[in-house]
Parts: sequence; C-alpha cells; structure tokens
Amino acid sequence: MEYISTRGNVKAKGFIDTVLMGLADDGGLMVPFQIPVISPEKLAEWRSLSFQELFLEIFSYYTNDEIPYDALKEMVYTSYSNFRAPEVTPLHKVNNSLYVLELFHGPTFAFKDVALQFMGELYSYIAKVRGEIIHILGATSGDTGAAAIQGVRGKEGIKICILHPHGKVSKVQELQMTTVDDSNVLNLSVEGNFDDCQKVIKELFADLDFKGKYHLRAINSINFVRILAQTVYYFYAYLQIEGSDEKKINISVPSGNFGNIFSGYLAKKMGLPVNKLIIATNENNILERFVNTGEYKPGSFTSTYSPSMDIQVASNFERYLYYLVGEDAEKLSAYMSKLQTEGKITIAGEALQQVQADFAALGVKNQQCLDTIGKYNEEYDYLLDPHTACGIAAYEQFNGAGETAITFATAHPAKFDESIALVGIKQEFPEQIAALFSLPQHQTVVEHDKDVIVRELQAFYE
Ligand SMILES: Cc1ncc(COP(=O)(O)O)c(C=O)c1O
Ligand SMILES: N[C@@H](CCOP(=O)(O)O)C(=O)O
Repeated sequence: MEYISTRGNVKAKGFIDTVLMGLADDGGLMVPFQIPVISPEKLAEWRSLSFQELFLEIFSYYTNDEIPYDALKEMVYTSYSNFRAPEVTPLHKVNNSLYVLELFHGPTFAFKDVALQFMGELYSYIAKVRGEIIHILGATSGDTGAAAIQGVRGKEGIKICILHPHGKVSKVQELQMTTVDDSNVLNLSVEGNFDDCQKVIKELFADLDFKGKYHLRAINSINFVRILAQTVYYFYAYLQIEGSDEKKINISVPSGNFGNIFSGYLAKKMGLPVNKLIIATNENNILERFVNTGEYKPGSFTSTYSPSMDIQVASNFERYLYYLVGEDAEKLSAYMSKLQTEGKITIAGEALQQVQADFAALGVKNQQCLDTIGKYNEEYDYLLDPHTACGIAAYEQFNGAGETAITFATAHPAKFDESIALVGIKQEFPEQIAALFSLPQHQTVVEHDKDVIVRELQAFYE
C-alpha cells in the first residue's frame, strides 16, 4: 500500500513515512493510493474477533509489513491494556432501535484515546527502531490534547506541545492536559479559539524548513493513522450487533473536525455495509449547511455546550472532497485554492446528490442538546455527555422506521460537568477525574500570534 497526497504533489510514501509526514508536504492530506475492499465473507469471519484482533486485521491491509507482526501486536495490546472495559469500546443497548458505542473508557475518558494510545506506542516504536526524533505539535479543542499527552507522556525520545484555546475548554479537559508535570510536555494556552490554534499549526507544518528543522510530527486527524485507527470501532460496533447484515444500520457521529465521520466514510468504502452516516454537529453547523445546500463556508465561531465540537474549519473535509471529485488532485486543489481566496466552496448538481447520499447532517441547538441529556437520563437512566447528546438528537431526526442506529458516545459526561449541571443533574466524578482538582497546573498563556508561538516552540524543541 502506498499513500499519496490529496493535492497530488508528493511522491508516494510507505506507511511509516506517511505517519511521520502528518500533513502532506504539498499542504494536502495523505490518503491510501487504493482503498482495500473487505469481502462479505471476510467480514463474517471477523464477527468473532476481539477489538484488538480486529485492529490487527484491519491494519494488515495498510502497513505493508513495515512493522513486524509481533511488534504491531505488542503495541496494540499495550495500547488497550489500560482501558476500563475489556471490550475496549463496549456497545450499550438503549432500546430496540438504538445502541450507544461507548468510546470513552480510555485514560482520558474520550474517543481520542482509542487512536492516540496506539499512536503513542507507534511513535515510540518509530523513535526506537528508526532513530527518528519525534517532536509532536498538535491543536486541540480539549480532547485530542489530553489523549495525545497521555499517549506519549514520559516516553523516551518524544516531546509534545499542544495548543488549546484559552478558557474555551472544559475545566476537566484543562486539568487533564495541564496537570501533567513531565519535562517532555508543553501546554500553550492560546488567546483565541480552536480554529486559530489549528491554523497556526497547519502553517507551521506547511513551512517545510521549520517542520524539517524541528522534526514536527502530527497527532491530529490530519495524520492518516488517526483516521485508520478510528475505522476499527466502526467495524467492531457493526459486527457486535447480531444479524446486522440483515438490518439497516445507521451510525450517528458527533462531529467537528470531520475526522471521526471520515473514518466511517473510509470504513464504508472498505465494504462495511452501513446504511446512513449521520453527521451531528452543534450550532457551529458548517457541515450541516454543506450537506443541505452544497455550500461549505466557515462562519463565525460560537461557544456551545459541546465545546470540543466548536469548530468551523473541518480539517478532514478535504479528504472527503478528494473522493467526491473522483480522486482528481487537480480539481481538489482548485477547490482548496477557491476556499482560500473566496472563503467558500460550492457543490451542486450530481455532486451534491452524492453528498446527500453519503451523509445526513444536523446542527443541534444548545437547548436541544440539554433537553436530550435530560430526556435520556430520565427515560433510560443513561447520562449522555453533551457531544453524545448531539449525536442522539441527530439519530432521533434521521433514523427511519425499522432501522437500527449506533450513536457514538465520544466522551464521558464527567468531562463536561459545566453543561450537565445546566440540566440540573449532579454527577459523581470517577476517581481519576476527581483526583485532578488538587494537582498544580503547568501551562503558558500566549497571545494568538504565530511569532510568539514559534519562539515558545523553538525554546522547547531545541
Ligand atoms: C467529545 C468529542 N466529540 C466529537 C468530536 C468531533 O470529532 P471530529 O473532530 O473527529 O469530527 C470531538 C473532537 O473533535 C470531541 O472531542
Ligand atoms: N475535538 C478535537 C479537535 C481536534 O480534532 P482532531 O481529531 O483533528 O485531533 C479535540 O478534542 O481536540
């Protein structure tokens, strides 16, 4: 398997070089040259596999044996050994038409742990075996940062700097990132929003001299391995439902940067027979507007009760657009320059019909999010975090009669107590989260100014 850039100007790469490259050197995103297709017979065989076994099967189509099987196996089993559920991502049946896939049983209580625990192991392996210097640079609206730090903290040969928007992440998210007192971790709290943080890191990755000099590596979903690791639980969830091959299975995904839902799109392209992929967003509803009208236009940023999805510029949208335009890198590049110069992209006609065949989308309003939390707590005694609540509201909107839905629970409610409290629900924190409140914090508050951030990075990485 080789990997190419959506913009077409990068020489094809192998698996490890793709991981190391992160953002493609031509400013695009790396994708597999050809997506492998899994036969229905193979899928049926996979029904009995554990999460870890399934992970190894799926990755075997992508890694080109660049990592010996035993080494990969050790990484996978180590990654999930500290999850609080033996199934890693257990499926909870809420009622006859709804399952919730709980993706929050990892160390930082959010879905990001699933991919980032593995990425921590993978970077550590690459550092050891290839002697590569690993200087991670990432942006977070709260969950990626915490999970990435936990994934690599204390690991030899790795430094990590995470930019988060100052005052715009939940208290627990902030504590998870900033109470880590390891010399290989730097938290920059940027006076701006998530889009500002993501823009800076993308600019730094695009500056090839800077990227090369400081050995910058990505942990955000611009890195293809994040996307691939997230496909595993799509397969796992589908295969856990008895008789799913005879049912219409919809999957509702709380979405922001378009990484998680793009993993679903990839899983579908690999042959997973999902019926509808449902994009659930909040009042930052750029993806809903795109699916409904064909216009992709970043609007003004709104702070909501689901802060991790407070995102306007969805990183992985480019990967989807690449497939939408028939894997034509020139066409894709023209659309991306249009986005740059005109501030929007418009899709119409057959392409828009294709978008609407690929996805349904709902931007959930703040009050609807709180109402959904209240409703499921009362009716099913099941507490949703606000992001998952958006996913459930979208499931309610789009799941047809006789269809079955899996909604992804992307975070544990304890991470977002500020929103849960607004519903009048008092929750008890898990021990690991309660313990954070008494620890000292380590972070540097910086202006939203690229030069200031660069100076901090130079001092840290040198
Ligand atoms: C809890 C939670 N739910 C949903 C999302 C959206 O996922 P994605 O960015 O992959 O679309 C995020 C982060 O982006 C998140 O932290
Ligand atoms: N919600 C995310 C935003 C970054 O998304 P990523 O999937 O590209 O890492 C977060 O929690 O930081």
